[in-house]
Amino acid sequence: MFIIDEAKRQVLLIRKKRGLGAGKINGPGGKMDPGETAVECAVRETQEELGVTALNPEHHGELWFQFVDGLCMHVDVFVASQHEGEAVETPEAVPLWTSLDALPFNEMWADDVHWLGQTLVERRHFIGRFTFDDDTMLSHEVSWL
Ligand SMILES: Nc1nc2c([nH]c(=O)n2[C@H]2C[C@H](O)[C@@H](COP(=O)(O)OP(=O)(O)OP(=O)(O)O)O2)c(=O)[nH]1
Repeated sequence: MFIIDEAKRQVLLIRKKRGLGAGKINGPGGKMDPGETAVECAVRETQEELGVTALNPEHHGELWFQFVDGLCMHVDVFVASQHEGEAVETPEAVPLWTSLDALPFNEMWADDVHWLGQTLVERRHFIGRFTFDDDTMLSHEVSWL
């Protein structure tokens, strides 16, 4: 989930403290609970990780990851221009309000540079397919819709 403050031209990112991608900067998110939709999951994970409620999230993309060890992952990307609450640090994440003009790609997953800027600034929709060997991206392919 990427929450944007349009007036300040900032996006609410996290420094993830534990789990897959610990230490990296990312949007808040996580795995779906049984019976939950993708958007319900993204809103819940954002509440759990930052204490903030995203309002009117819009689906902007799909990420498909294939890892060489066999792990396969599908991630839905949402963008919300409104929210309720102030972001706070939790056991899972440190909040980082970040300028849209200075996204910290060198501290993010390697694929993010291929879709995040266009998604947040130009509000484009996409499907991305990536292969990874652990942290190393082996291939990338993004279709803009
Ligand atoms: N931006 C971006 N996010 C990614 C990439 N790969 C990747 O797993 N993610 C996201 C999807 C998830 O939100 C998170 C991975 O965490 P996860 O689903 O294993 O679970 P978690 O530890 O955060 O969560 P949970 O136990 O709270 O459900 O990172 C990537 O390449 N780019």
